[in-house]
Amino acid sequence: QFPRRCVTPEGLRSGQCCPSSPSSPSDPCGASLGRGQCVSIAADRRPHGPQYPHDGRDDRERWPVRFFNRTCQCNGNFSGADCGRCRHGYSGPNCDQRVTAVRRNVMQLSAAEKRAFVSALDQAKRTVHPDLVICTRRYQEIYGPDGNTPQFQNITIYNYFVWTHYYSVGKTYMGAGQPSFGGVDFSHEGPGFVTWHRFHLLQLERDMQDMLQDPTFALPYWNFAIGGSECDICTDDLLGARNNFDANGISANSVFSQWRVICESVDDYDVLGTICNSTETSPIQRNPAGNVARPLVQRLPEPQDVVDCLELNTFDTSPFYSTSSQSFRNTIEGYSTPQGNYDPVVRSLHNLAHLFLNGTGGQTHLSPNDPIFVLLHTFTDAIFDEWLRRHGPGQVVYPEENAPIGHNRQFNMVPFWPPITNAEMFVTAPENLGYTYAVQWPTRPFTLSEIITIAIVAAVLVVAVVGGAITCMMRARAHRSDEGLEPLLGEQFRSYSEEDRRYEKSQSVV
Ligand SMILES: O=C1C=c2cc(C(=O)O)[nH]c2=CC1=O
Repeated sequence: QFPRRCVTPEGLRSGQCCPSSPSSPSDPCGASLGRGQCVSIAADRRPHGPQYPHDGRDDRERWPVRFFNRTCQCNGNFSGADCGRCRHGYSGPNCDQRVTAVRRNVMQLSAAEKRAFVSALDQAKRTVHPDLVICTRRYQEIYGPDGNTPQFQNITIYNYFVWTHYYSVGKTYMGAGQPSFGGVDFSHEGPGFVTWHRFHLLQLERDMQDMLQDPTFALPYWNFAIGGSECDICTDDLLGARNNFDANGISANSVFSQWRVICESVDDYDVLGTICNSTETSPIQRNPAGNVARPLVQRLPEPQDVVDCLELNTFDTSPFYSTSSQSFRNTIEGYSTPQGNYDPVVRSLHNLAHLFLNGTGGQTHLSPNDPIFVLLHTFTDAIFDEWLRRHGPGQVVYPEENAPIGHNRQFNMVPFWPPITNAEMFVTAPENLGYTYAVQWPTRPFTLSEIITIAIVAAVLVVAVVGGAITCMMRARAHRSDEGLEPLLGEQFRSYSEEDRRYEKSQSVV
């Protein structure tokens, strides 16, 4: 959420978070090197939708101005809290070398690549984030009991990924003894669903690239649209098989059976007005296809569902919410049928894949604790990128106002730092964000009327070609008969007669 260097009592009181990079001390934002400058934060003031009627009560409104109102604005390809890093897709000391991370199907990685990926995730679960810390209290209590002890904590790279999701979906605290308000979600049920999760993954990928010192490290994806009731990536060489002794647990042969979740006590946070911290508690729970109370979520999405949702032409439709119909965003998110019809009982695509997991990965405040989340969301993001590529929509199709709070085009996504808007993620990935997907997209089978049309066109073409060939042959034959010669026989006839003449001549000399 915020750089460790900024959350001192003085830093918080100044409202300014413009640190210097370790390679250029006493040089906020690397200004003397031309990398960036400290500027005021422009936070979206356009109206949000009616779902949130409690303006003024939540630290996440007009993010991040409750905490900081000045940040580094980086030039060119420089980026990061102190402009000491490169924009996604660039590397090198001057950030002028292009790099592209290729996100591949996790099932198609070699055995060594699978081991490397699992081990990288496990390292991220245990490595303290080098730059960022999380708040453990609302802003009202951020200076601590003595007024001088900022309430922030270190957190590991992977747990930071979990925490940011939790913080974005939490309820609004309405005061002691009041029920918290749940009609708010800064990363789901709105157009920002695709842009928020895109940045969420990019941040993890970048943190892991830095941790591994490998700028080409890429998160793989799980093609969850395979139908059926088998979790194909739930094996011990990947995300962990089912535990033979506990249907809700992960096999002891998988390192993920050792992982412990954070942010489990959501009721306590809501009642006490506290915020999840970095304390790890229970093991991951997972029981794929095991939700007997909801048979509709015992199956994975079908390949055809992806084909159908990619054909929806409109990015999002009013009210830009989980009730939107004929909206690509609400369809990929999974609140409508794959053809785009909103139906409150339907769960499809992304939502269906979450609910199929039936455990930690199916509960929004906890789901990234199960690392399947990463692979489920890279595939969701691949579909979003394919939709952007096919429909080439431009930013104008992303709603500028009246989307649910947090989801307007120019809103800074909660709780990322430095501030980044939804609009900045509404671009094609290979050209703008330095990563690409290696995916073979399923194709739509032909409809009956298309088959009939193709057959008619093919028949017409055959008739035309064969008819044309016959006509040409007949014309050629007629032309040659006009000259009185049968061409092949004529050639032979001329050559034999000349030879015969030469032979006869030689015989007469003798
Ligand atoms: O983690 C998530 C869990 C979800 C469950 C649903 C649902 O449709 O009930 N949706 C979810 C989104 C998540 O991100």
